[in-house]
Amino acid sequence: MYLQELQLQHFRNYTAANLRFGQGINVLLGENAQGKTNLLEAIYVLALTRSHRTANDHDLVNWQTKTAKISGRVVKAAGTVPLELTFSRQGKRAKVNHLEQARLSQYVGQLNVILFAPEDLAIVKGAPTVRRRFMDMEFGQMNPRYLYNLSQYRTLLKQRNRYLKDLQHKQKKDLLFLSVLSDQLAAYGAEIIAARLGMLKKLEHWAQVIHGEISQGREELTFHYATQVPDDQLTDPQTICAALTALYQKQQEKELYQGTTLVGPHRDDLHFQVNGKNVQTFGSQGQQRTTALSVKLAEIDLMKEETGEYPVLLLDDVLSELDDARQTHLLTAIQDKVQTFITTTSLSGITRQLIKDPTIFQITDGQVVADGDKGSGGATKED
Ligand SMILES: Nc1ncnc2c1ncn2[C@@H]1O[C@H](COP(=O)(O)OP(=O)(O)OP(=O)(O)O)[C@@H](O)[C@H]1O
Repeated sequence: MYLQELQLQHFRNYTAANLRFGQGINVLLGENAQGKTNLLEAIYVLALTRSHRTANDHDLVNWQTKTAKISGRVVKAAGTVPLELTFSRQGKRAKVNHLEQARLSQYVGQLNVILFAPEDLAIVKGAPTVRRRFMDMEFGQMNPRYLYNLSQYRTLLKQRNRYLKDLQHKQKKDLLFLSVLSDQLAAYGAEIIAARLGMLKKLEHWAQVIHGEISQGREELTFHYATQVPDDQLTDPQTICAALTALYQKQQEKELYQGTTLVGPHRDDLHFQVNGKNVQTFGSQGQQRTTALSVKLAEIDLMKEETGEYPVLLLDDVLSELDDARQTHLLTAIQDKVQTFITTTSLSGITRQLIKDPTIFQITDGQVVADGDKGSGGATKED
């Protein structure tokens, strides 16, 4: 799939923009703070309805106004799909084919994107939340059921945590209600864990192939899903659900004391191992970078396998963070098959001979000018 057109109205520092992109590599070129990442973010938001940079949708709306709109046309094997998102004080509205979608989980998945930013190099080294977020964002795009289970789980988790706090402060006494909440939470939690395990197995396969290529066969990458559910019970959702319920019972006193839920997918983690050793603890910087790159590139193959289409790749200032060999690997892997957007302040840091026929967009203060006549991109800025 590829994003053919993008229109922005009052999104971040863009007053109005109307852009047409190339199917291959699109370079978003500009000085600092001109709007390159904002443009990449707009594509990300168009795909996922939420930003990777802020949890507050209102940040996306231009400071001078109250409503922002992003719309675009996605070209897929089955045809062209118009998408539209509006952000206002009343919330967000999402349209597919000009029809409003009641649930955002019905909208997500129309445009699949993979974002690779310097922070993603921290997927190995960073906190567990980074890896959980990674799993949720990627698997949610490929699987609407996963997204639905996740939103139910989050709602129940909040409710259960609030109830645990009430019990802790003796404002409530009913332990039976706690067990009702535990059973419901365990059911959704088990679906999430089972789905993660299934997707991780496939992702691991692709990441192993890529990591093997980059390390020239010297290293073998493996994944380990870290959870309190015992290994021998990590099978089907029913077994995982029973294991979670048993863990809630076992840890009830501790949870009441701390006033929070201590078990479940919101506490799990993902460990990467190279030749059997945890890369986070024992890996060199180079191994950590190779692992992050392999995992990111593996997502492209996984999405193709799951959805039948290659996703759109968003590279936010990431090429300059990679050495020549890893840059070459990345650009060779995506060439001719994945529509890619690259933000950069200068073309000199990019191995240009590897980028065939790029479409270049010059970005200055929220205005975009396409290089030559290829992209026919253009933008206007209202006064
Ligand atoms: N809601 C908003 N309304 C108006 N302007 C905004 C809004 N949010 C952010 N900006 C402005 O957008 C500008 C560009 O930000 P962006 O992150 O896209 O820069 P960039 O071109 O990627 O720069 P860098 O190379 O430094 O990462 C910033 O100056 C910021 O103040």
